[in-house]
Amino acid sequence: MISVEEARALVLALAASPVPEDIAVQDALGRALVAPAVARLTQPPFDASAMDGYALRSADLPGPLQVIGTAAAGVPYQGDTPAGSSVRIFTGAPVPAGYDRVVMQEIVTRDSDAITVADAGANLNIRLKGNDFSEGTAFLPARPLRASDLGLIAAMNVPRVTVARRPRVAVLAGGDELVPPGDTPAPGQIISSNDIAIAALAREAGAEVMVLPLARDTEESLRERFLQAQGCDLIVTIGGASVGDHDLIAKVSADLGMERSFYKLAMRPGKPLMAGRMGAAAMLGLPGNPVSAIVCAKLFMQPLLRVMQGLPPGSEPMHGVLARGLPPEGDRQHYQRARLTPGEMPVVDPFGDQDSARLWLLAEADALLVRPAHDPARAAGDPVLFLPL
Ligand SMILES: Nc1nc2c(c(=O)[nH]1)N[C@H]1C(S)=C(S)[C@@H](COP(=O)(O)OP(=O)(O)OC[C@H]3O[C@@H](n4cnc5c(N)ncnc54)[C@H](O)[C@@H]3O)O[C@H]1N2
Ligand code: MOO
Repeated sequence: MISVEEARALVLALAASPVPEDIAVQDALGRALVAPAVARLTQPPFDASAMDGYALRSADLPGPLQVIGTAAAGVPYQGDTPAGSSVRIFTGAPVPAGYDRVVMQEIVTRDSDAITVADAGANLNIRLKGNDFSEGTAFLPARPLRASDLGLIAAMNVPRVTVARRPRVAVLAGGDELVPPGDTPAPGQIISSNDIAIAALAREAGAEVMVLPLARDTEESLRERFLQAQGCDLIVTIGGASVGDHDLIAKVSADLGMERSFYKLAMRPGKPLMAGRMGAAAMLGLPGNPVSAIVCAKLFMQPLLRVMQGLPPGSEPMHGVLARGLPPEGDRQHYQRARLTPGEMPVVDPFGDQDSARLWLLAEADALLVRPAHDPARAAGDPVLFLPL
């Protein structure tokens, strides 16, 4: 069995280069830029007032100063600015040439057309031209675009951006025991939940997802589903990965020409994970136990989808300390559902029960404690790694 690190490298190697796509900036939330957005203007384009008040010369203080005009956002003051003068100004308006300060109106005493300022304070209240960004500045964050990034790109006067096309993912779950949520399960049947969770994890990582109808436990049904997945960038199967008589994914995918990168790794949960290439698409075969499927999707599927969009893989572990002592680990790297007490050094407290079929425990967990294979017994307070959930 290969290690988690080896498996991760093999999975990431399945990513094809991102496919560029030109879209409107307002549609780019969560998307990955593949070419920089380049500012088409300087911001602010002029020295701008940061306050409602009066623009004036510091050397003329404390006044009295004559108010000789008004400058508003969008309506600059165009006249002269002789010594001893001031201009009524509003936030965002260009500061008239010759003045070096804006005084907030709250600290100004006005008498008819004259103002005096007893104590103007230290702040000049002027946003200098270009203090945010300059024309020609390039913006290319190594993460999905946030709402504030869209505002920045729009302010740069860039109406369209080049992003990675969303990877197209087909989610293929199956098993004779499964019915969709809302159906009434017959004796021996359960509700199919993995396809819903895995599709959501794929969307969270930027993918466009097609969830195929549940497959039956026959080679024919699986073959049909694989054919429906044609044209996708990534096929994610769930279940049927193990060694039982009904675990047909390995056989059917191999029959259809799957070039396997690996099958099985030293990981708990998630041992029967499989990965490879089917034609132009990457393929991940997730184990069927719900927690195993979700943990594998977080560790392998989401990083692969990010790399397909030209982003760093992410899902890097963080540092914490153990809440209590733990026995030695076996021969697989163990991802344990845990509660997290935040702090400068977060405290990680793994649950006693780590059953890989218990979704409820995953819902109660804040983190996955990462314990390397063959980790010796640990004491409370020992440093550990964890993945936040
Ligand atoms: N003899 C062995 N048996 C098993 C081994 C082993 O090494 N030798 N490995 C175990 C491990 S570890 C795991 S994980 C599971 C993985 O099995 P499969 O990937 O073949 O998954 P299934 O058998 O199809 O299902 C396992 C379990 O999960 C439920 N399931 C499947 N799909 C869904 C879904 N879409 N929604 C909700 N639940 C689903 C399924 O009903 C089973 O209960 O194998 C162990 N066995
Ligand atoms: O290792 Mo399997 O993936 O329990 O649960």
